[in-house]
Amino acid sequence: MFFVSIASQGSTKLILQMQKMALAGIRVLEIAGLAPAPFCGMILADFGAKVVKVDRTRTSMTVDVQARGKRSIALNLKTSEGATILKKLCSQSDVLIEPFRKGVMEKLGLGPEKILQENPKLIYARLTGFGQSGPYAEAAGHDINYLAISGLLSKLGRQGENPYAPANLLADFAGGGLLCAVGIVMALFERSRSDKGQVIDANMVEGAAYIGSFLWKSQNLGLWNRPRGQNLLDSGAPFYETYKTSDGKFMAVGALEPQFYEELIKGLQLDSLKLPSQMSFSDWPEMKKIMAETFSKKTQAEWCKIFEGTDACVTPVLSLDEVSSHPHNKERGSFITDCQGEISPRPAPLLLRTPATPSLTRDPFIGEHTESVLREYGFSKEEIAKFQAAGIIECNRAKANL
Ligand SMILES: C[C@H](CCC[C@H](C)C(=O)SCCNC(=O)CCNC(=O)[C@H](O)C(C)(C)COP(=O)(O)OP(=O)(O)OC[C@H]1O[C@@H](n2cnc3c(N)ncnc32)[C@H](O)[C@@H]1OP(=O)(O)O)[C@H]1CC[C@H]2[C@@H]3[C@H](O)C[C@@H]4C[C@H](O)CC[C@]4(C)[C@H]3C[C@H](O)[C@]12C
Repeated sequence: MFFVSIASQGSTKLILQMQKMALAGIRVLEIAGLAPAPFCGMILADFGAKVVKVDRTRTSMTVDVQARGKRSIALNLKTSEGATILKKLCSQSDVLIEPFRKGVMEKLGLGPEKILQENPKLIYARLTGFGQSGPYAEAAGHDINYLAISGLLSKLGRQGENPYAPANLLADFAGGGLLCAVGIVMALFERSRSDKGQVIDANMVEGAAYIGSFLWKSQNLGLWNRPRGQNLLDSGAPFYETYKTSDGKFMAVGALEPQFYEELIKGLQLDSLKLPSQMSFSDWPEMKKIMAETFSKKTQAEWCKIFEGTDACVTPVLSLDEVSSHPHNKERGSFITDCQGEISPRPAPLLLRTPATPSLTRDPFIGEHTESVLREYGFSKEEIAKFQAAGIIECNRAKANL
């Protein structure tokens, strides 16, 4: 983002300055992985870091949908030359993100001991499912498995139903990608004092558990001591629930505090004198039936009108197609549209002086920037041609021109 500042010292000077995003100047290498590591890299890129994604060679199609603002190089790490290239890139970078299970980087000769020896200032972020030690460290797994081992999954789901994983949001993205990015930023901050890098053992079991700290810490409050799906915040309570409307849409109700609950009852036009008290657990199933019946009588738009401007904590459940045009999100510009017309969430949080300025151009093709990145990191044209001829790298310039 550019802004103009005018300095007057006899004559008026027009100075064009590049506004610095929070992570401007930070060089990140992200080895291509499934979902959490790409998200981590995207956060860093959104906030201004220069992120280079290290893709595999001989992969024509990418399934990475989180490559926003990154450049891609295609590098065969299973060749000694490929590993040497990565080492050289690491020696000039601030951060390396690796997405494999324990031992894979060591097998490639790219473990942290070796890499940090050459660049002791590097932040070497390892984003795994189970961490770098323990009996599961080398096992394959996905979000649902990490969530299960974290303990959180046992708490998620409706009464009488099996535990339910909310897409792959909790372990992969919250406990994995996001916390890994937090770790990287903290390590960068610490490096500014110590001048030293470090290894980050980010993993989704512990990350998800940490995200769920409230569940552990609030057990003594009596919030979670009933079976799954019968508690205050896990779809047990009638006033913390979703309800279907007459047009097949849904409303979300979060009227926890008594004063807000009162407004909910008022909006639903129920007679509070004829209802059990809000916290009568045994009456919750019956209360849910009454509320479900009531909500089913009007459309979502009608309920929105009724609850608009109240503190009843009732909101429409919006679809992904609807969010960007909702008046609240629209006014704040909470969603962005890229050059291909795709809508996605604006990076959060909003740093008011140095906001993230996400790239709106298309994602890179695999290997689109191999040549330019290697040149930037000091490889000669001749070396690049040699690597390319030997299949150690791929430069996909043709696709870049499409
Ligand atoms: C969208 C789907 C993904 C959903 C996310 C899912 C729910 C998750 O939970 S993601 C989190 C997964 N876990 C982790 O990230 C934790 C840490 N990582 C791991 O534990 C493992 O990496 C692993 C278990 C995730 C994968 O194990 P794997 O054995 O495959 O890998 P590693 O042991 O880590 O080793 C990697 C090997 O590769 C070598 N390597 C790596 N880079 C290079 C390189 N540049 N050069 C050379 N070699 C390289 C490395 O050395 C290792 O080698 P060795 O093994 O010899 O040591 C998507 C999930 C599945 C997708 C679908 C699927 O792919 C089929 C279709 C494909 C098609 O193209 C598109 C449609 C698909 C249907 C596709 C669609 C979606 O993308 C998926 C459903």
